[in-house]
Amino acid sequence: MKLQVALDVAKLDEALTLARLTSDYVDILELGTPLVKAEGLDAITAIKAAHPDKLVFADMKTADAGELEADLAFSAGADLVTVMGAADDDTVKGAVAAGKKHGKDVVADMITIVENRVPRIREVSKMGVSFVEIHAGLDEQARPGYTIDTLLEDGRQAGVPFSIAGGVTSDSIAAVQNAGATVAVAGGAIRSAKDPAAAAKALRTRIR
Ligand SMILES: O=C(CO)[C@H](O)[C@H](O)COP(=O)(O)O
Repeated sequence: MKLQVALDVAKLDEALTLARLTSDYVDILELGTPLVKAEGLDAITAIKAAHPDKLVFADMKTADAGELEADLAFSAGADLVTVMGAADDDTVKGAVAAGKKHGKDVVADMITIVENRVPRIREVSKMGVSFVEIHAGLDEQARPGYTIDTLLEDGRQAGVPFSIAGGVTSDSIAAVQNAGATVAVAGGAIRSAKDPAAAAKALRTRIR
């Protein structure tokens, strides 16, 4: 299982610092959606230039104009981009077409689809995305009673390659791997730690 750090900060210099501190322990550097919105596509180019050996994931969360938005992110240097799994089928297929053109990967973000997620996961997988991100967003995580277990159960049932994002911690990462995830995404567990490098290392050491 790969480890992805979500650089969920709004300033490029903070993202570059977090990437520098954690890159030894992670496989994928994710530009969080707020970072792309705040700093633009040039931030993708800057992160890739600083870490050419890492996969760079642009969390575009594209909801429309799939081919155009994915093409922009890939042209800026992204290796993976997200499209909303809840978007129109043609939006997902457009992003996949851009991925094929660039020889890069599109990930369907299943955030916001909470009920009956598994049938939609299977549908978008047939449209050619490389994997789905089974995801509880920051707002959903903030609600009382949130647990990552529902995400893991959907992953077990889906029968397609998936990542998990939604408050992955050093306590839950083993369960994420046991559920069969190909990627574990960690944002807050690293970003909010006193020592982000140590937090990333702790997550890495729990991956078998
Ligand atoms: O895409 C995101 C929010 O929409 C986050 O990057 C993702 O949820 C990972 O962060 P955390 O581990 O804090 O949940």
